[in-house]
Amino acid sequence: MNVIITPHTLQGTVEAPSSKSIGHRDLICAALAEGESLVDNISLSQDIEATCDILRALGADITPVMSSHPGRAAYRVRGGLKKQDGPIAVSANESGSTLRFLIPVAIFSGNEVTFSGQGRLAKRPLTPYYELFDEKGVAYETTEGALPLTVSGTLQPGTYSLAGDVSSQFFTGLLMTLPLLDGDSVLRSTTPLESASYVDMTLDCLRQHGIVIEKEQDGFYRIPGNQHYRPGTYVVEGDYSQAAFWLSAGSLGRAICCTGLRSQSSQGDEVIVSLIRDMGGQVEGKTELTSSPSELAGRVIDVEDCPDLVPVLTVLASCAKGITRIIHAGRVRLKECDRLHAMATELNKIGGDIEEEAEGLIIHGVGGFTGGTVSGWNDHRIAMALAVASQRCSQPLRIEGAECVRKSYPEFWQDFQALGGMIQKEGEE
Ligand SMILES: O=C(O)C1=C[C@@H](OP(=O)(O)O)[C@@H](O)[C@H](O)C1
Ligand SMILES: C=C(OP(=O)(O)O)C(=O)O
Repeated sequence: MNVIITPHTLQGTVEAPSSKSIGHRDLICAALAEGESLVDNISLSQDIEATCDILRALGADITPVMSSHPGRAAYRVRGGLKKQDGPIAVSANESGSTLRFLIPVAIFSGNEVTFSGQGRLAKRPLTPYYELFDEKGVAYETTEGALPLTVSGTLQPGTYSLAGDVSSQFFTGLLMTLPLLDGDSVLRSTTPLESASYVDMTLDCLRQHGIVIEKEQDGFYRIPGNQHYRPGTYVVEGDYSQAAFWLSAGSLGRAICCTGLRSQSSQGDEVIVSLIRDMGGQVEGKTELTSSPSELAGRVIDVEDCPDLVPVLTVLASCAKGITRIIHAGRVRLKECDRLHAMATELNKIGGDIEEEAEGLIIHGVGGFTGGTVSGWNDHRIAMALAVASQRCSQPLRIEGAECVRKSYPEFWQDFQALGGMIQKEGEE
């Protein structure tokens, strides 16, 4: 499906979907607990469904129940993974988190599990796991390091050392599984850990589910073994990575209030609030954040800890005065697409002035864009960032492959229209 957007400033109030990152974590922790949990206020998306499907295949009972939050999902989770009768085949679809979080969980379950994936996931790196499995003698099979991947064998307690500059998701997967082993473990990064805020989010979720891990410093964790996940009731908070699109839209057009967020969240992407303010934008409030139009100015932005903000920051920077440098963004090339290349290519097509560097972008402020046809690169965050850019286009903007928002935010186009966005759909599925 393509959307053709007639440029128009957005305005109004929108509720942020609930956090995809916390949703994955709460569901996995609940599935690892012996007993019944409730995970409420889930915003369904392809990624979250992939996590539920794999946890079910590993033996957890995950049943939809009535949510206390209208329009959202809630699941009753009866945890406890089971050894199934034969080998299991599962798909992580396009979700890097699902795949990397659940590979160690699958090994722990004692099953032989074959993971497949769609889109770019089949080629996104898994090398840190392969190196560990080679070192520890954990059996796995893959063709040229790509999916499908079959894992079997067992995990033993011990010292796990892996690179911290590929994805923090490997650390999260191991931190969720190692506490269940029958001895203590140490997990350490052999390089400075990037996306460290996501590992802190993991530690926070684990604590809420009864698991204790000692963090000596970013990238060094002591993990007591023989622990048990505690069942309970968990309500997922709003998603700052998604709110970032609306808060950015507010500073480029007319005031937008984004609700449902928790202030002082464990989500590193809460930093969008201070990043917009540092560029000269106005964002007021705590759990209901209102972003108002302002003149923005370019600056240096280090995204080591907030990689998912890059697409929308590129739009903000293009509309700001002066030059913005986005630095420490090398890993952003390893997401659903090469996001540095995609944003430079698409915005330059419509009048942007962006130079790519190996690990970042140099963005010259151009104030606005012409309009024309751009591609969403089958990447939800590229499509959503381009939709925000449409507000500053002088002609209609046609976004190809706009359905890719379903990976994390299936209601994105509805919310865009509810805020006054004017879209026409082509070739709706
Ligand atoms: O742990 C998580 O929930 C995530 C970690 C980040 O990945 P990297 O650690 O690969 O940067 C982020 O980009 C991804 O969208 C979600
Ligand atoms: C990169 C993302 O997710 P994942 O790594 O889980 O596919 C994302 O949501 O932007």
